[in-house]
Amino acid sequence: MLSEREKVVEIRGLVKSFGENHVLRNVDLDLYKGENLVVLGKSGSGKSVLIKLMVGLLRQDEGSIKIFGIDTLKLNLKELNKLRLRIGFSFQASALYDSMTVRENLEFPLVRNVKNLTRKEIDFKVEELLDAVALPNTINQMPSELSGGQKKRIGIARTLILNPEIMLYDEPTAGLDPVTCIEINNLINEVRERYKTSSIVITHDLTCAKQTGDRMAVLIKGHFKAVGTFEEVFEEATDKQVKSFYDYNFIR
Ligand SMILES: Nc1ncnc2c1ncn2[C@@H]1O[C@H](COP(=O)(O)OP(=O)(O)OP(=O)(O)O)[C@@H](O)[C@H]1O
Repeated sequence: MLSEREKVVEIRGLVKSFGENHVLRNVDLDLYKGENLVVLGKSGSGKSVLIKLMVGLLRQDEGSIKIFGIDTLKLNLKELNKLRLRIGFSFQASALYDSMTVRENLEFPLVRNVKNLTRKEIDFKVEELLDAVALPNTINQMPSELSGGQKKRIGIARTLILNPEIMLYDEPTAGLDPVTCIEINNLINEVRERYKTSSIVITHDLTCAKQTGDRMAVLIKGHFKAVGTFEEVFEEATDKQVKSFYDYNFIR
């Protein structure tokens, strides 16, 4: 039962406004250890703001965010940076450095954050991660030589290189063709199995949601309107806004 499992994230009564723009009005959300939780919502609904609040890039007006039981508001910058290392953020645009090879892109966070690694240890880790994303032959390539789907995979590998316990995927399938989308969805599920991560997947893509999510949470007008399995939230939806989100977005 989910309710008996350990919570890695616990958000209560979260409120965030920018002037008169009341983005998050009263958000409660739990992420359980080992689950993939999908956060859905239309453009501008506050999904990125929620993630930025979680990693301390923005400060909430009210409410609390506990990550691994730690209240993020109580942390100083040094403690926050330490906590951030336990959270991997896979950006929408992959965010690879164009002037670096795949190897250098992967090494970068490792060398920056883990002291005294030997060349052999770095090589081992880079090769392990390229193997995990099924792209071992790209090691000496430049990002400009990779397809959109390959860039996403390398971006995910780079995020995983610091062994995060929580993965945040921001629109992992945006801009990809349907077959590549399915490959990325499979990779998200493989990452969970292999690295025992707990993940939040932010998406508009209902196919991605269905394939990767144990639970869905639909953000509408500053609240989570529905939280549950795909079937509970969408196929049995009674709420008008949730139903219309489903009707407009689902690719049949
Ligand atoms: N730093 C900021 N200052 C002012 N307003 C902001 C800031 N960050 C976000 N917003 C506003 O908060 C709202 C939610 O933005 P957010 O980026 O979270 O949407 P989103 O759900 O992630 O959208 P998308 O799916 O298009 O990425 C928007 O109205 C946006 O203009």
